Amino acid sequence: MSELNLRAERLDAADALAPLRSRFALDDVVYLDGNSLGALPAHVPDRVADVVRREWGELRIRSWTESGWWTAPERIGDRIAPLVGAAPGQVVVGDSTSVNVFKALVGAVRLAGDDRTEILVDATTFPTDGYIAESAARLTGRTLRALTPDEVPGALGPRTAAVLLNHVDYRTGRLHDLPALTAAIHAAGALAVWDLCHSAGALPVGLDEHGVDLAVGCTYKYLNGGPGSPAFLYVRRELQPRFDSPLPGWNSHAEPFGMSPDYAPAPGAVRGRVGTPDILSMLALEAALDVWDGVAIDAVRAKSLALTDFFLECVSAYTEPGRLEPVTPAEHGRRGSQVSLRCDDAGEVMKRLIEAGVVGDFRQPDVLRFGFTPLYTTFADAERAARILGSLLR
Ligand SMILES: Cc1ncc(COP(=O)(O)O)c(C=O)c1O
Ligand SMILES: Nc1c(O)cccc1C(=O)C[C@H](N)C(=O)O
Repeated sequence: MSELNLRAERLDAADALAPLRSRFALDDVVYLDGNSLGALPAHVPDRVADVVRREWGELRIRSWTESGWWTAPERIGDRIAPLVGAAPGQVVVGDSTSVNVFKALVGAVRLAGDDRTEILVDATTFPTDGYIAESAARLTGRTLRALTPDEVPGALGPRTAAVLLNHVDYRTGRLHDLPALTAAIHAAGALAVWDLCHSAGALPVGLDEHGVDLAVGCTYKYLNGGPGSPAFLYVRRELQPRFDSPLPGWNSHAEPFGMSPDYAPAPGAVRGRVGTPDILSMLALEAALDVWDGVAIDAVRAKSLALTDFFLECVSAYTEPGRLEPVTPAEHGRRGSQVSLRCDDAGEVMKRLIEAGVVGDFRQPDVLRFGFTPLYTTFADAERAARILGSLLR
């Protein structure tokens, strides 16, 4: 056994989160793609079967009240809230991330007022945010400027309405400075909208602590909610009474069953709802969140950094120098929960790696991406992935 093998064994033996892995349905594959689709928590299929057979099959329409279907979006929002540093009553679950980006960004522009005529968006963003921002700008009559998060402080001014940023860059894994950027945006009198897709469930976010205005995130990555599970929307409590949703569906009405032709928004997080919630996906997500019971996000972050440090060390030990170039910052304060490595023929290399039982993903144009989900990834996984990658590249 190599020294790195032994180290992995020791690290796993000392890992307080190691028992959590048994809460997931996993096999011998080294699964490093939880930043695209989180693994299945083992108890979720039974819960989904119960929702389908009993709640839908037997209780039918009664389940909207008796099984708590109607209030699921805000109830599940309150389960996610502590993981992103939000007090209860500010997070609601529903719709896709893209739809919530639209609600949050248009809502932010409306909150900013008519004299603020420009929206700033992260030029390196996951594409959907950029597309939605472009449409939001056209619809609200604002101009849109795309620039890197580093350029944001220098671009802020009295015309800035809102800034849409990613907490962790999906391609590079770089963690952006949410507290400092939010403070700079506020100093310019603008609103900060954060996309937390790659940080929710991976690291502490501190939404309330840092005064974030609005935020969105998906639940199918580090929150393991399942393919297409509904996203979440955070609207800071003080802004809720003035939050004017661009999608004011009947589920966000103060009295939805009043069936009034006039719209009157509900108070609180409910104002972020739109139409009938996707109950099957939503209740699968709710069950999936049980794996977080008793888990502190700080402990998850500590393990994430230890795993990614160890993986990087193994990669450099097992790979010929110059073959791979780490793209993810080495500095802990700037690293999310993934490691991205630039590599010639990255698409082909990832294909062969997956065939060899190590699942990461390839991102254009030349990035091998490995996501580390501390709830179920082991140090032995990290060592094995790096060893197989090194042997494929030789
Ligand atoms: C940063 C970011 N935003 C948004 C999305 C996706 O949005 P949606 O859930 O609407 O597909 C992803 C990944 O798919 C993402 O990585
Ligand atoms: N949402 C996804 C999907 O529906 C299919 C495949 C991948 C995804 C992803 O989440 C991709 C992911 N946001 C990324 O960072 O690349």
